[in-house]
Amino acid sequence: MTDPKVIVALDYADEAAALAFVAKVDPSLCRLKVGKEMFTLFGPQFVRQLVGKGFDVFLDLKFHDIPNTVAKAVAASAELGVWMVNVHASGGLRMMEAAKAALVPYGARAPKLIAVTVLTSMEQGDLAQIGLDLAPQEQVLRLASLTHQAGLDGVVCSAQEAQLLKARLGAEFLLVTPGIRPAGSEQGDQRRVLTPAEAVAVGADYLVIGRPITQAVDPVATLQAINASLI
Ligand SMILES: O=C(O)c1cc(=O)[nH]c(=O)n1[C@@H]1O[C@H](COP(=O)(O)O)[C@@H](O)[C@H]1O
Repeated sequence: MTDPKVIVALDYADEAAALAFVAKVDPSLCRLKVGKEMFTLFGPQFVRQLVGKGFDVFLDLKFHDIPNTVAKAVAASAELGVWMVNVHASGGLRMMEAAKAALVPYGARAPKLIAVTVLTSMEQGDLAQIGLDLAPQEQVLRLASLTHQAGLDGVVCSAQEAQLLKARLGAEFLLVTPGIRPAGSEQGDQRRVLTPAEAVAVGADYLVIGRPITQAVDPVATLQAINASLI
């Protein structure tokens, strides 16, 4: 597999445990995601270490701030040599345009820039609580369309919205989908879920998978089984 679809979410509280997993896989098997937990604990040096091992790293810090601040944070991410970085689409069009402009100086070395639409842990009732009286997929389409307008590379969404977004925004617009649960695995806090094979079948470009792999008895065998289910 030269272009792995699975991005393993390295959500470990223990750096040694994360590196023990990383030592058993290689960049042809999966990409790696560093999120808020590990970045807060272990910082940019941890990210540089994974990049140095040859992995495509998705730095998932979901920036959401005023345009100037987000632009600077996205440029700082590019300095780390990551493959992908994200912002919250709800930060708005000007914020996303500023983030994109900040990557222009990096040319071909620039990370892919994507925007989070509606978190996969949210369902209609959660949206109602924050004043959004619509179905998750309507809000996802609205934010994904804004992201497309801003010229970003794609969005984070649930695989449940993949078919709709590919039809409306085109095949090239990347869909990165967390909320992936192999049959029989625990849903936990996720709400809008699909299995790995279902997600790919409906058009997801990359699957973000954390606990089903990292908390498995044999994480590497679980990753390999998921990869095999995608062929
Ligand atoms: O941006 C993300 O990666 C993300 C967006 C989203 O809507 N939902 C979501 O679960 N994520 C991340 O994807 C990972 C999912 O992990 P698991 O639920 O353990 O598979 C976590 O690291 C989340 O922070």
